[in-house]
Amino acid sequence: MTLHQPSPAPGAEPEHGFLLAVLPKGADAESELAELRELARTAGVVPVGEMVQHRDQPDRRSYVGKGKLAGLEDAFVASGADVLLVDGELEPTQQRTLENALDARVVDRTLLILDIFAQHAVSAEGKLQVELAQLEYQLPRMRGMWRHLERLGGGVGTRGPGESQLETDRRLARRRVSQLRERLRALRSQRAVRRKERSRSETPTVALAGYTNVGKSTLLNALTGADVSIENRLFETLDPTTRDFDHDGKRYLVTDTVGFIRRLPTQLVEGFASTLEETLVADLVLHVVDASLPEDAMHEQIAAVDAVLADIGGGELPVELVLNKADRLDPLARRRLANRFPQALQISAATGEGLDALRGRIADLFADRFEDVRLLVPYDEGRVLSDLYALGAPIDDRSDTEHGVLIRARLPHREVRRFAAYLVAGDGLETAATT
Ligand SMILES: Nc1nc2c(ncn2[C@@H]2O[C@H](COP(=O)(O)OP(=O)(O)OP(=O)(O)O)[C@@H](O)[C@H]2O)c(=O)[nH]1
Ligand SMILES: [Mg+2]
Repeated sequence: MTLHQPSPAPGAEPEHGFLLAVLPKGADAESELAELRELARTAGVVPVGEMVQHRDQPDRRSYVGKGKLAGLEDAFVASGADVLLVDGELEPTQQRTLENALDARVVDRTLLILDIFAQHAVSAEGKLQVELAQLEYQLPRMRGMWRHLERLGGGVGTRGPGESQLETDRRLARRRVSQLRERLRALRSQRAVRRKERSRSETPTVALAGYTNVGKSTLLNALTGADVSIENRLFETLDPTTRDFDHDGKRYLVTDTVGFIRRLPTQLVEGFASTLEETLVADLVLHVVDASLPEDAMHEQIAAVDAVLADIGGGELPVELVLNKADRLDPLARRRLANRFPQALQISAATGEGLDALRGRIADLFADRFEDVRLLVPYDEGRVLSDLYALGAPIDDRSDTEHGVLIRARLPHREVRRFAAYLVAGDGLETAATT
């Protein structure tokens, strides 16, 4: 398999990274490291060496066990790396211990992901979200940073200015944080308005959710003819994009969302929850899976996405699993997957295989979600009629009776309750006579 190497910034040599993971015994080191390698590559860092230590807990001061530190130093130097990438979130003390030991920069998983997000943020909102997440990561670390500088500067005299500088910096950072929150709130409500306009038109909305790099954007493009950027990199998409497609004369909206990942830094969960909100307001979530992965990795990703969905309050949404990249599967693998996930469609966003079936499936799912109802609306309640028309739901028949307008319509399930007071059974006439 040849992997696309992201080109480094013009003029810049790519950085060389040494990967370090401390994992509990029995953890799957290979899939952990594979993901860290991908994250590194996406950030433009070439992995040149790696080390795993199995240990219940990372050491509180040095992250790896103290005995392992010397070995890490040797391996790091031998690899020729410039930067140490750690597969976890470091405490400031751990970070400094490692930096001092290796005399090199140390970047933890959170910073690495923040860096990738920073490189990929396109919209104003995305950029603000990244800046906010970065500040929130730094704020609690500032005190340690200043202590660190003070120690280097050496004691008496530096303490005063250091402390007040620290206070100034923190005050500035906090002020910026509230500014950012304010602006994001404004942008979010603009997006809510746009979303409301969409929902008023009652066009069924499908959100593509899934682990990063499974092919969500490719699928959006293939379904709708959009041209959202696609790369074999993690977190290519940070901004939600909505496009539409027609099937049997009906219009459907499809929204591409940010890719999920295990252990998404908390700062980003908060920052990007609003992006993921697009997932939450969808009528249907297509959970896209990379079916070409080894089965264990695939199951882990599915579980991670389910967990994030539940986390952001999407546990109740109707979700359809879609197995993408089927073009990479041999017939045996296809059969195994079909047994394991009998309901899920196998598709290839790349070759177009299965896309018609997918459009049909989407249409069927929405068709099931409409109900044929009869409503009797008294003549003096015209508001109800206009509400009904505003839904844009198909009205099959309309006739005037003694007691009001009798309407046969197909309503989305979730709207039926709103009109419960006007529901009538049969042809409506007997009921109408008794009320
Ligand atoms: N073989 C094969 N490759 C695919 C298919 N769909 C997508 N890919 C490739 O998978 C990689 C990731 O595709 P994207 O569409 O960017 O994935 P994504 O889920 O949007 O990724 P993020 O935006 O990073 O979360 C690209 O290299 C695509 O060309 C498919 O059906 N078959
Ligand atoms: Mg994408």
